[in-house]
Amino acid sequence: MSGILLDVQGLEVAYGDVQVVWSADLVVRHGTTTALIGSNGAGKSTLLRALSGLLRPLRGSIVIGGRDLAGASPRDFVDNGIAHVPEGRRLFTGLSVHDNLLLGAYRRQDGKAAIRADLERMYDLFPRLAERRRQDATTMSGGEQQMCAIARGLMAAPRLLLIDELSLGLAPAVVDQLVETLHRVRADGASLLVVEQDVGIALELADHVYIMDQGRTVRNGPSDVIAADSSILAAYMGT
Ligand SMILES: Nc1ncnc2c1ncn2[C@@H]1O[C@H](COP(=O)(O)OP(=O)(O)OP(=O)(O)O)[C@@H](O)[C@H]1O
Repeated sequence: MSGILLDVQGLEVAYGDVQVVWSADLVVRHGTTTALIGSNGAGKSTLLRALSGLLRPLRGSIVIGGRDLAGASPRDFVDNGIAHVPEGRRLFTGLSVHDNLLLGAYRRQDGKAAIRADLERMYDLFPRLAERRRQDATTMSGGEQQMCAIARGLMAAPRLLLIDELSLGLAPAVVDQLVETLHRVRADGASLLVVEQDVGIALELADHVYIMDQGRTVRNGPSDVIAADSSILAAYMGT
């Protein structure tokens, strides 16, 4: 089994006085896709925000590549290889697809040639973005914007890409395409942690699945094991 890339233990996260994540324990292995599922309000997006430094945890550890980043700044998370594709895509208005992708690479130190090569790789992974590279990114369809947001995240050359609500609001055919592309991204060596509302999509996408319930990571297992145990999904997902 591949080594551990991200190791989260005993994480607790709050918005001011309101605690939302009470106990999150989670591991992501190199070169794998991990999905985080759970009912509305379970705390999945909040956990993801803590894993990219946007929220400072109350307690617990976030170890990536051997360093505990709990309490570090978002910039430290980027510099340690974490990129976050936020819910709602958050592309830069008034900027072309191309410029959005370039901004994803803003902290990289490995030179223009490497960045140019990765841009071409993104256009190869997402041909729709290549066709629209000069278009204002926020004028594209929801699916194209999600492609752009994922490609922008990958332009940071992250060790781990976090994706929040991959399929939200997207047509099934677009989601199928995204899932296929993310399988390619993983095959190229990336590691992914994806928050996904749709259990079927999560199971199709991921090697390993965590279930979150009321601020706690309550169950986890390989996707095929979780898929085969209808009692788990019935208990936590109502499916
Ligand atoms: N900025 C915020 N300030 C205060 N409370 C928040 C904020 N964002 C989320 N919450 C609360 O935190 C709880 C968990 O929300 P979160 O978005 O993390 O859940 P989730 O599992 O991602 O669910 P969903 O799929 O519905 O987004 C909810 O009760 C929500 O109201």
